[in-house]
Formats: sequence, C-alpha cells, structure tokens
Amino acid sequence: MVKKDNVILIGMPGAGKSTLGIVAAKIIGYDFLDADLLIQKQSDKTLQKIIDAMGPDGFIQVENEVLCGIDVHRTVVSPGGSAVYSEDAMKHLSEIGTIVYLKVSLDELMGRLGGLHERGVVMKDGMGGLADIYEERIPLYEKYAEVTIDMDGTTVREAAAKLVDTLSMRGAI
Ligand SMILES: Nc1ncnc2c1ncn2[C@@H]1O[C@H](COP(=O)(O)OP(=O)(O)OP(=O)(O)O)[C@@H](O)[C@H]1O
Ligand SMILES: O=C(O)C1=C[C@@H](O)[C@@H](O)[C@H](O)C1
Ligand SMILES: [Mg+2]
Repeated sequence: MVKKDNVILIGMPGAGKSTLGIVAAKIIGYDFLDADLLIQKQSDKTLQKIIDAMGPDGFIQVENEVLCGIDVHRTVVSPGGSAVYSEDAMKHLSEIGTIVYLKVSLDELMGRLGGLHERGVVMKDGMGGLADIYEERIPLYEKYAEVTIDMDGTTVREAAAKLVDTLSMRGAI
C-alpha cells in the first residue's frame, strides 16, 4: 500500500494553498511542492500560456497528468484551485496524502483577490466571475475534503498555526 504521508491543500484560488503550504512545511519540517510550478516546469510554459493555448479543458487535462505523476513523501503539496476538476488526480492525491480543504468565504476571497484580473483561473464557458466559480466548485472541495478548516478572518500567521494544529490533532503529521 502507498504511504499516505503527505498533506494536500485544496481550495479556491486565493484560499492560501501556496502561501500557507510553504509556511506550514517549514513549521513541521516537511518539503513543499507547488504543483502549479511543476506544471510550468514540465510544460516549459507559463500557466496563462497553457490556458490561452489549450483552453480550460486542455489545461485541466495537463494538470490532471502532472498531478497524477506526483511521487513525494513528507511533503505539503499545493495544487491549483482547479485540481478538483480532475477525478484521477484527486484519487491519486488522496492515496498519497491527507486532503485538507482551506475554506474561505466568497466575501473574503473577493477582498483578497479583488476579482480575477492578473490571476489565471480556469473559467469555463458561460462563467462570469469568481461567484460562478465558487458556486460550481464548493461541492467538489467538500466532496474531496478529509479535513476542512475555516480560514475566514485569519492572518497568514494565524491560518498557518490553525493548519498545523489541526493536522497534528488529526494525527495527519
Ligand atoms: N489567512 C490567510 N491565509 C492565506 N493567505 C492569506 C490570508 N490572508 C490573506 N492572504 C493572502 O491571500 C493570498 C493567497 O494566495 P495564494 O497564492 O496562496 O492562494 P492559492 O490558494 O495558492 O491560489 P491558487 O489556486 O491560484 O494557486 C495571498 O496574497 C496572501 O497573502
Ligand atoms: O483555480 C484555478 O482555476 C487555477 C488556479 C491556479 O493556481 C492555476 O492552477 C490555474 O491558473 C487555474
Ligand atoms: Mg497556489
């Protein structure tokens, strides 16, 4: 059986997967892997270029393949917010780690991101903005979450502490 010794952060763009992933990894002595950077490295293109060239579905396919190939131990993994569109990838990630959903309200995300300008996100046809993405994805984050942490109203430092405390209490690290 594969050892489930990683921590996988999921959640909306701007939920803090990348920001908290590296801070938490330092606190608990794990490695850190930002899967967005892995996609860029393996494709030799920026995320935005992949999305522009292949469209949302093409990007999701690339992301799925890259996530399925992740083979790490004692690592905090931060995929992009769109990872939950890929069933194979989520199956693989849930086999190698504990899936932690960083739950942040739409209001708080709006405040953090100020909309979606300058931030490459997978926006399917007919979607108008962050609220549409939020509505479509919340059931997916909830479906895959083994642990859910409400991060509204926290500073980065408080959120990192909350993440580490929760993981420790759950025996996930
Ligand atoms: N409590 C908090 N926890 C995490 N990030 C916070 C918090 N409060 C504010 N922020 C800010 O919100 C942003 C989170 O962005 P980050 O890139 O980490 O999100 P992400 O979940 O990795 O998104 P993506 O899916 O696009 O990769 C950062 O600018 C960070 O400084
Ligand atoms: O949530 C999203 O749709 C995305 C988030 C980013 O991290 C990247 O993975 C990509 O730009 C898509
Ligand atoms: Mg990120």
